[in-house]
Amino acid sequence: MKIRLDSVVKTFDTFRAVHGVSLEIESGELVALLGPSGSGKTTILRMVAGLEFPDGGAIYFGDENATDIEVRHRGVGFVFQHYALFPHMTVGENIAFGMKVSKTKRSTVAISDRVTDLLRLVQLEGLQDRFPAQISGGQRQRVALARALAVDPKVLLLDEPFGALDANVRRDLRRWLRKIHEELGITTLFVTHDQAEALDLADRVVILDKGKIVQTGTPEEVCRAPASAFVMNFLGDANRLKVTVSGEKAHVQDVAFDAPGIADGPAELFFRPADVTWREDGQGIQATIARVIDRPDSKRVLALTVDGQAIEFDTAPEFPFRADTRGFVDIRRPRVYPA
Ligand SMILES: Nc1ncnc2c1ncn2[C@@H]1O[C@H](COP(=O)(O)OP(=O)(O)OP(=O)(O)O)[C@@H](O)[C@H]1O
Repeated sequence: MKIRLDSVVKTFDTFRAVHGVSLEIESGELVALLGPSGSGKTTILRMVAGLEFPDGGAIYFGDENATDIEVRHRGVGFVFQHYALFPHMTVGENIAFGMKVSKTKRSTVAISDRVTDLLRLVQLEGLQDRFPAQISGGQRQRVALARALAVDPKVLLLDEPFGALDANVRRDLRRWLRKIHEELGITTLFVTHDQAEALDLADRVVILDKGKIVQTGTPEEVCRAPASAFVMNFLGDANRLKVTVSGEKAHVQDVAFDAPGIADGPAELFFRPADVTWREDGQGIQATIARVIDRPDSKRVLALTVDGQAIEFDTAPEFPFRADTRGFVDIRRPRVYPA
């Protein structure tokens, strides 16, 4: 099922949480809505679900204008971070619940077969008679997904489903969710504020800031070509140096970087800590090492340019230099944005 948002606006009292968002999610696509807290991700998801209604614009499911259709008639499945399972029902009963109350009548045998299939799909065979309190948080979210899938939703909506789980479990679950998505191909909208989660999982990432889309693209597109300083910063660690642009070149000391399309005047040069090579001589920005921090698989080096701007970069654990060493910072893949 293809979903289309056309200039959707949502205002709470006088506060505009969503400012004219337009977005197409192709049938079978997994799209992540990514943005900082308060950027409007959950509000957009709730409007697609029919739990909240826009005060401007429209939402289409396929060719049908679904803007005012109620939640129970939209054919959507949800998993929320805190959408608790029914504690007094077993895992199997939780998964069966939607099928039992659905308009589509199913026989007891059909429901039981479907529960068995779904337990296999979410890799929880054998746990069907446990109660939610008797399984782990990660297992509970897998049951929640099975419950959402039980009624064959046309669209799956996931709001930080792994948000409450620890980092290793989250990583395993998102890889697992991606596999399930590939198997079932249900159009899926996934809300997260975790960049790694969005980049790992999604076919396309939609980045939001203050209720507006600031960039949409594949993980590769948003990583390799962030559209603004905000996206560059939000997607990961970034160094930021003040520069002056003239004739589409950004100048730092006597080093010039390409700055296509950037007007003359003050600007900012961004680059990732992984995109730096330290040189003892030769090309690069002159700097002095201020501190070296050990990490399990690398060293993080803090350096200062001659005009006192801070640069951080990552090196191999064998990096031999210490504080007060002078040298040159050679930068790959720099990006220049207006100041
Ligand atoms: N029912 C409501 N009444 C008033 N303001 C609301 C309501 N729901 C959301 N907001 C406001 O709208 C803005 C967007 O909220 P939303 O929950 O969509 O953001 P989010 O990007 O999902 O954030 P988070 O990652 O923290 O969940 C926030 O400033 C929030 O305070």
